Amino acid sequence: RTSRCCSMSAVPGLLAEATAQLAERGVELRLGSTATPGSRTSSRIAVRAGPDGAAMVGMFKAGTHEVVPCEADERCYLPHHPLINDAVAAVAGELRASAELSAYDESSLRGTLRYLQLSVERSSDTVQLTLVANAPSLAADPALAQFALRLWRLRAPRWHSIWVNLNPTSVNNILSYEPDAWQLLHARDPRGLGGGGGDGDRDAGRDGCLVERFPSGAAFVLPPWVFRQANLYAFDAIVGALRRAVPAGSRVVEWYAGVGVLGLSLAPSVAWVRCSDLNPPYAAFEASRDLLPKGERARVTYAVGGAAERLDDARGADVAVVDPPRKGLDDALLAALCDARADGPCASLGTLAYISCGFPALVRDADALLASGWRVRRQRAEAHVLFLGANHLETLCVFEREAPVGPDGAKQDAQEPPRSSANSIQIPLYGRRRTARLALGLDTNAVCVWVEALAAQNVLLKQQIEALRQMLCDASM
Ligand SMILES: C[S@@+](CC[C@H](N)C(=O)[O-])C[C@H]1O[C@@H](n2cnc3c(N)ncnc32)[C@H](O)[C@@H]1O
Repeated sequence: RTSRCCSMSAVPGLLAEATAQLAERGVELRLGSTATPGSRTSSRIAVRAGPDGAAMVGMFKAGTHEVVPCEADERCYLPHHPLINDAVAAVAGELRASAELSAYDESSLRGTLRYLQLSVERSSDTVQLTLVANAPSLAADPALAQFALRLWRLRAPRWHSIWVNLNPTSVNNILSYEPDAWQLLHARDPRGLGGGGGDGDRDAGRDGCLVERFPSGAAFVLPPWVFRQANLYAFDAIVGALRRAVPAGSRVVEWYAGVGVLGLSLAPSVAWVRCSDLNPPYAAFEASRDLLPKGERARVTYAVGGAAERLDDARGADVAVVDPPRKGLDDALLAALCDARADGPCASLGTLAYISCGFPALVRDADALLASGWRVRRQRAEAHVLFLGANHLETLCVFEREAPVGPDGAKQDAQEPPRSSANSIQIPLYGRRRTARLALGLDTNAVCVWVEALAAQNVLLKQQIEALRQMLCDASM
């Protein structure tokens, strides 16, 4: 396609601003990954009736509900995986070829097809399509099922499945989550989907669900109604960084877990993970957990509930993982994380891995955490650009502190930073469990914390300390 618009910047303007804001807090922001053309694996595209009633398939012009057809603006097609572009072109072509299925008209609230939701299953090179319809039932507009069948019979693109989401409301929500809103019309045989493997029983209920496999080896069953990361290639890099940041053998609590992508990715190396999320994609989580090797399944548990209600999940954990919505952490969770009293639910936490999709909220939460004694590991955070052309960053920031209570519940004595001279380093050890772990050559959070405290104080020791810290911290990743 030739561009009639503009070239899209791979680095959002927000990056410079974010770098400056973190630098003010002594934290260096490094660019971890950038979005490339074709890397967006999930998208929602509008369908609206044009002035002549013909369907327009594309993105809304900024600040309006006027649809710009995808082929006319590179901001629509350039970020998307080629399979999404093929699917959009196929739908637009079929709508033009037969005028049976009407497009939604916002002023009259008439017309059936209002949005497309498209997601790529990378392992099978297929597309899961949801036709969002202004209809209370399939029977209300028979043209919908006929249109879906015509699409399904096309040779290209290769469909994974075709769903309908019945959303007959006049509100702006793209999707309806009412019971029976989601109807599966067509799906490939689920067995062997996405290389997910599994026996007949395990495949039950997976019809029409994508199976995404991450480099961690964990696979995720994604029906069209669950949250999924829109750029799975970039998210792979974030999951990899998170896995390196969480020491082997950790006890992990994860709030805002969605379908459990992060917690399940940690399962191979940690002792346990307690996941929770306000919205209950519980069946998808269970199906995903079933794809883990047998010995790892029991390590990951899932509860439905808001972060503020699930604070006690942190008791006995040493690592917390959060990937909250743009508005950042719930007030009650932030307060609990900042509360260092030994009987607080978060008292045993020594590491907090914070994945943020809302930079202003991250800064607000970081200020509260830093003021309460948390520090940013290695004074570094990682920015990932998930959306080509959008002023958006995903940021991974790992906070550390000396937890007032060990994960075994034992209180830790208050410690002074270790004394050091130009050629020697003393590292305090806290309690028998940590001593034993260090003796085995594994990392402890406390060691990393104190080593960073030293590094900040004594420039001469910096190189030796850096080497020691790398050895101690990286040995456990
Ligand atoms: C950015 S998504 C992260 C999902 C997950 N990390 C993933 O990759 O699939 C944010 C999640 O927070 C959940 N959420 C929103 N508000 C919440 C709250 N107050 N308490 C707990 N979870 C919440 C949403 O349901 C959503 O799944």
